[in-house]
Amino acid sequence: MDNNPGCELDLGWLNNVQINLSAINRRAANLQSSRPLKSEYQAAWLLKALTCIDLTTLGGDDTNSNVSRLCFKAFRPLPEDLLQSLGFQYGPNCPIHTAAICVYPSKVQSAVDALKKLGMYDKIKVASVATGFPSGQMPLQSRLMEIQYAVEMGAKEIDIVIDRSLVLTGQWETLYKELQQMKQACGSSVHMKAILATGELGNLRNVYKASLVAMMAGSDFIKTSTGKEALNATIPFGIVMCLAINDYYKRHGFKVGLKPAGGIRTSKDALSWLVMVKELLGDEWLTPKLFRIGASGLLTDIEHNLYQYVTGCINATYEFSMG
Ligand SMILES: O=C[C@H](O)COP(=O)(O)O
Repeated sequence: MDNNPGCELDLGWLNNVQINLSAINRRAANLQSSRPLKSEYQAAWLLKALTCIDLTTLGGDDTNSNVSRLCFKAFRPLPEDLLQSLGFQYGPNCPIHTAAICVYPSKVQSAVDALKKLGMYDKIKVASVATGFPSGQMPLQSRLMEIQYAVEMGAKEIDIVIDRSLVLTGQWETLYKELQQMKQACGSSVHMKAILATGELGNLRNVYKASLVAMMAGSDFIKTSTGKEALNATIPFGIVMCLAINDYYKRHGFKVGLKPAGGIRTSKDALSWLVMVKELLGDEWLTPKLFRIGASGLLTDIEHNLYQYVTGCINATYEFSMG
């Protein structure tokens, strides 16, 4: 994916934003109740979801060894026999692996080392959260230094968090300038994903505006949540962000990616997001270049569902390895 060059802050565009809450909620309800995926294609859709996962560990008890194990899980996400039953084989060009590993800055080095050992550093991206994750309430200089540190350690993607207080008090210009500096700290070969923490932005109008400002400042992806807010990734937030991505693309010709994250634990949740992106942004967005799911627990449920699809048997989740 190319880097989003961004554009000048367009306050006129922001000030004219209108969001029809009942239309968004109706659309969300329709998307969640419709069944557009035929059951014979479910396995293919679940594999697609798997390849879009940013496999995440963001715990206070993370260790270098559990990060290394997670990297192995990203590289070999399914048991070999299950994968073969689905028509794939592990090997140098096997496409079935997660898109990225997402960790704290202090664990980037472990993830880089583990993926290099597996020969996957170029294929599975190392993403690091940064900028005072999850609150974003640190002095700007220290937030920028965190980005520089993670990049120096070898991160290829930086998931920054925005300072929500700037949205809640309408300081769009400050938000834009901070994000521009963060993008600059990422450098030209690292992608920036902007976590909006949508559950803390007050209303959907602010979600749309924050999405626009993040894209104008050069974010390559916009991401719903940190996973630590009381309200995380929801379909109405996703719809508003897709509308903003579409509008930005129409005006500036650049495709920004979407990353829902936080509380996405089941295959059904993942499929709802895939359907939403397919319907609102189109098939072109359904690749890891433009769509990611940030999740710590989803992979286990996908594995469970694929096992059931292949064998017709329901198996206990505890029989599957860490995801
Ligand atoms: O960025 C990813 C999120 O922190 C993951 O949230 P989760 O643990 O609820 O899946």
